[in-house]
Amino acid sequence: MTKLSVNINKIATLRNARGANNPDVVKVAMDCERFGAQGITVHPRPDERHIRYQDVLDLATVVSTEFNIEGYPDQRYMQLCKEVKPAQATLVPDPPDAITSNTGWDTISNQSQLRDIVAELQSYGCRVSIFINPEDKYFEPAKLTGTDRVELYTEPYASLFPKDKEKAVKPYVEVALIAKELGLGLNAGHDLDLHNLAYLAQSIPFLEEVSIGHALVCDALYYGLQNTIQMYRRQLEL
Ligand SMILES: CC(=O)[C@@H](O)[C@H](O)COP(=O)(O)O
Ligand SMILES: NCC(=O)COP(=O)(O)O
Repeated sequence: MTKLSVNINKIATLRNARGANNPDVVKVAMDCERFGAQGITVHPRPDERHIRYQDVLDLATVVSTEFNIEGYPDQRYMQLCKEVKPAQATLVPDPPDAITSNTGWDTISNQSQLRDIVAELQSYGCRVSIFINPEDKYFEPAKLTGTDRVELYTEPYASLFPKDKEKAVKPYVEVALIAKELGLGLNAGHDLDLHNLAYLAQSIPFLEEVSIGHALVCDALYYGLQNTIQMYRRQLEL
C-alpha cells in the first residue's frame, strides 16, 4: 500500500503571514500523524519563506512517523540532515529562487556529485531519494549514484490528467517498471490531489510513498484536516 506523507510547507506559509505562531507547525504535524499521515515532509528553502530551519529541528523531536526532508543539497541542507538524521532525505535540484520545484535532476551530468552526496546522507542513516523526471535516460545513472529511491516529479502527470489520463500516466508506468527492474524504490509527488491520486497509485501498484502538500492543505479548508487526510488515505486504498 502506498504511504501518504503530508507536506506541511503551506502550514508554515500561513504561520509566517502574521509573524506569530499560529498555526503551530509542530502541533499540526502531530495532528496530521494522529489523523492518519504516515509521514511528514518538509522542504526548507534558503529564504525560509515557509518552513524554517529551526522548524525542522523542532519537528525532529516530535515526528513519530517517517520524517522526510526535501531540498537542494547545499551546505545548510547537509548540516541539517547530519543533525536531524531524518528517515528520508529527498534531493531536489531547485535553484534558491525557485517558486516551487519544477524539474527533476539531470542524473547524467550530476552523477558524480550526487554519488558523493548520497553516500554522505546514507552515512548519517538517511534513506535517500532523488527527485526525477519520468524519462528513462535518467534511471540507470540514478541507480549508479547509490540512491535508495527516486521520487517521480508528477506535475506533468497532474497537468495532463484532466484532458487525457491514460496519456498522462503512460510515461510514469514505463519508468516505474525500469526503476523496479533496477531495484530502486519509488516515490512520487508534486501537484497530486484528490482527483488524480488514485489513478496514479492504481497504475503503479508498487509505488511506495506519495508526498502531498499544496492540494491537501487547500482541501483541508473545505473538509477539515482530519477528514482530508482520511480522504487522501482512502484514494490510496482503492
Ligand atoms: C519536491 C516537491 O515537489 C515539493 O517539495 C514541492 O517543491 C513543495 O515545495 P513548495 O511548498 O515550496 O512548493
Ligand atoms: N514532494 C512533493 C511534495 O512534498 C508536495 O508537493 P505539492 O503537493 O505541494 O505539490
